[in-house]
Amino acid sequence: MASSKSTAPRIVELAAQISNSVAQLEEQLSTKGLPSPSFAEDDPQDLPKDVSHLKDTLLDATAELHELLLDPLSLLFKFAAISNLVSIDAICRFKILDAIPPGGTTTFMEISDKTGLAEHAVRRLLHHAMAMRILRETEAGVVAHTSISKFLAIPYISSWAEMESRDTWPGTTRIVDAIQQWPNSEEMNQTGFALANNGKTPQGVVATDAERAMRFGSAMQAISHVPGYAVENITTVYDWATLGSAYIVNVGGSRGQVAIELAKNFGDLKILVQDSAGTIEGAEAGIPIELKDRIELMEHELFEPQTVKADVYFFRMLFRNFGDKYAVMALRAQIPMLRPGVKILIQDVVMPEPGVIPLWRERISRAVDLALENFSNGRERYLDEWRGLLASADQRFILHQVYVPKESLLGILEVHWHDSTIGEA
Ligand SMILES: C[S@@+](CC[C@H](N)C(=O)[O-])C[C@H]1O[C@@H](n2cnc3c(N)ncnc32)[C@H](O)[C@@H]1O
Repeated sequence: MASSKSTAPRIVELAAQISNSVAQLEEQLSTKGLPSPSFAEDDPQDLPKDVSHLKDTLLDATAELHELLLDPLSLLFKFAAISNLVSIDAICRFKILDAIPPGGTTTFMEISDKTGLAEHAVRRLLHHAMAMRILRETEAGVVAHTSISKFLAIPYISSWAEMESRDTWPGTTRIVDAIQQWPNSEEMNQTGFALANNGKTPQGVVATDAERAMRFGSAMQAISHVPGYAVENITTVYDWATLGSAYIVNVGGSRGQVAIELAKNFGDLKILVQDSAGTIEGAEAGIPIELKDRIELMEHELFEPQTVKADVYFFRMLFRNFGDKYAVMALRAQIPMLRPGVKILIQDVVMPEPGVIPLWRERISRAVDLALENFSNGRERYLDEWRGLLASADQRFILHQVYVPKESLLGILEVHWHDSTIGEA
């Protein structure tokens, strides 16, 4: 019997896949009355969720085709393009986007006047950015927005981009130095970031530098654009209703943003938000009046023994900031209050093996993983590493179930406390 396996060269196979998927995408967009993607200033930035399978196929196939056609040096240059942040940083730092009216244009000369940069310097920086689809030149020397520069102009997205250039990048260049200097360290002050910041951790920087603290704080809002990371998603990633009138301690719950979302949607839940003194200070004022009887805030140091008895201990995006040594300490700190039947819910990334999710998403996840290393020797964990972490904290932490949503890696690990020496409460 003849083999049905395709013998077409890979680039032909990819081209066919691209052509097919583009046709399907166009059909779906036109059925919904949506425009075809473009870089036009007012183009909607996100494709609808129900075409994400086509987007995944297209992004991976086009990237593979593109990278197959590059010679090795060009491919390495593409990934090692250390200059990309230069023009992004300059655009944000010199507030160049503010000089371009929405829907209008400005000129290199006007930007030069406003920023004090020579016109040739403006041209050089903006041409570099334009090659990344940030801004466009409508005619020689005349600049207008693209959808990407318009997005970058959102104040908290500019803050994020500036944080990437000025706070993240210097430490990133020192990650390997840190690995060499402190092999396998899990200490939060033995990182690339610390090497680039006179030994300070991000918390140390935030505590002593108001401008950088503002930038960090504002940049954090960008996280809601990452699929699955918006606070509103919390209601859909776990069957909270089954907890009934549970009392939840949200450990490291920041200023209660997630607790508010949960309490708004699940009328029987009562939630205590614990965080460090500096974070929790003044947060009471942000709790809506109608939720005040179900949300409390408490100053609590993560590594100190837990003092509050609850039905559920909920840790959201916390353990990824720590190496195992500190994650184990935080888990063990809960033990004094645990009893059979108690649940520990961990919402954090469950890292996929290579090739399991679309490569374009995998690349982002692996980059974020290295950013965690940069900032605090934190890490994303594979499922077997989560199991190992729980077991090394205490054999009585039993992983009961894991749920990872399709569009995001931010999963929920439901852990039960099993202590056979104590009867059920
Ligand atoms: C990445 S944030 C996650 C916040 C929140 N859980 C969420 O999902 O938005 C980590 C939180 O852990 C808190 N945290 C970190 N180290 C802590 C410590 N040693 N004691 C108390 N809280 C701590 C931080 O203040 C911060 O609010």
